[in-house]
Amino acid sequence: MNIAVLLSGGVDSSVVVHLLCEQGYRPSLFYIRIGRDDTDYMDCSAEEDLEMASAIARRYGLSLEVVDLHREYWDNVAAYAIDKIRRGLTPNPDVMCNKLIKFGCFERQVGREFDFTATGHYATTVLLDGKTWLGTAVDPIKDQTDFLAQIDYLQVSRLMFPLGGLMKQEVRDIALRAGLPSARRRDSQGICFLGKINYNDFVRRFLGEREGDIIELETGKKLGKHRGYWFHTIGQRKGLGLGGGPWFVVRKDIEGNVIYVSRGYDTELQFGNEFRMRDFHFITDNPWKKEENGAVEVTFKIRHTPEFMKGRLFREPEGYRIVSDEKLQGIAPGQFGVIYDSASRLCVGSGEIGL
Ligand SMILES: Nc1ncnc2c1ncn2[C@@H]1O[C@H](COP(=O)(O)OP(=O)(O)OP(=O)(O)O)[C@@H](O)[C@H]1O
Repeated sequence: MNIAVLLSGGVDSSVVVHLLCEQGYRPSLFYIRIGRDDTDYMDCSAEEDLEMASAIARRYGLSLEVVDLHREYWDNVAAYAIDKIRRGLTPNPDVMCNKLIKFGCFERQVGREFDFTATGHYATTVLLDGKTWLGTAVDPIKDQTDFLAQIDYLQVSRLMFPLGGLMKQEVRDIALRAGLPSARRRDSQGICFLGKINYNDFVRRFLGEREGDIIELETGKKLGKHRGYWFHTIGQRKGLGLGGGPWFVVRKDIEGNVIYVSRGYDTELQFGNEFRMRDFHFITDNPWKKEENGAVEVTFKIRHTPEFMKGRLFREPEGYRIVSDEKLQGIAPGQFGVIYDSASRLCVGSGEIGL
């Protein structure tokens, strides 16, 4: 079996290489290069990553190729993120990076020549009724299925996630026991490249700054100034620079460049119990075709947290709607609503949360 491994130089994908070699495979290793768009050369952390990846390749006597997806990344993922932010939405570049870059461009340029592509994502694949489904990881803290919820069937059916059945600590222990050079490296900050650079700097470069008011929603009182609605997201608590909080961003007026905030942890205003999703995407198939007109009991996430929330999924003419008995904090349009089966075992798909 021909396997390509996406090797980042971090501990997770290094352990993937180790485990596959232990099972007798000789995978081909690929490092994806994405740099800052304002420099032609790589930044230091990327150089260190590549050195680490090379050390792993040498140690196992495997080939390592650098795949340059720099342009593709900036043309697709970064452009998507800026477009959403400009429209006052909260993008999820990690989701798009997986869909378009790691399993999109890479698959078309390289992955398709292999039987499988293996990564260090914490997720599983589950074979059910002859089809491959995306399954959740054993480690709930590390589960990354929410970041994978826009991939398609062709992608999921050719992916391998060798770490999905392990806890992060076990992965570190394997790396230490095997004496891997990356064993003690800290976890990367974000899944995709944008997570590794300063988000505000990135946004400022594209959209600049424009001062606007911060207003208390209940009273209409002006509390302070912000530097552009694009630096703020619904549900945000930190970085507002207001005393006497906690304050939460509960609404944005894009036209007027106004941020509305509300005080207190349990202000009703920052909670909702339903949301709509547009362009809902089923990864493998719609498992609920028979229940098309009724409600389906599901679990879901609207942000990257270990907990799954319970709710009912309704089909509507324009898409899907989730109604939950739980209080949902900071429902941010532009983010993905990620839907799982009621047992939180399968990640069924996702849709962009609408306004
Ligand atoms: N630059 C890259 N080149 C090749 N593969 C990558 C790269 N960045 C990430 N990956 C792949 O995507 C997986 C998930 O990436 P993520 O950024 O979440 O890293 P992680 O969970 O810290 O994993 P790792 O410890 O392997 O970096 C990695 O395990 C690896 O397989």
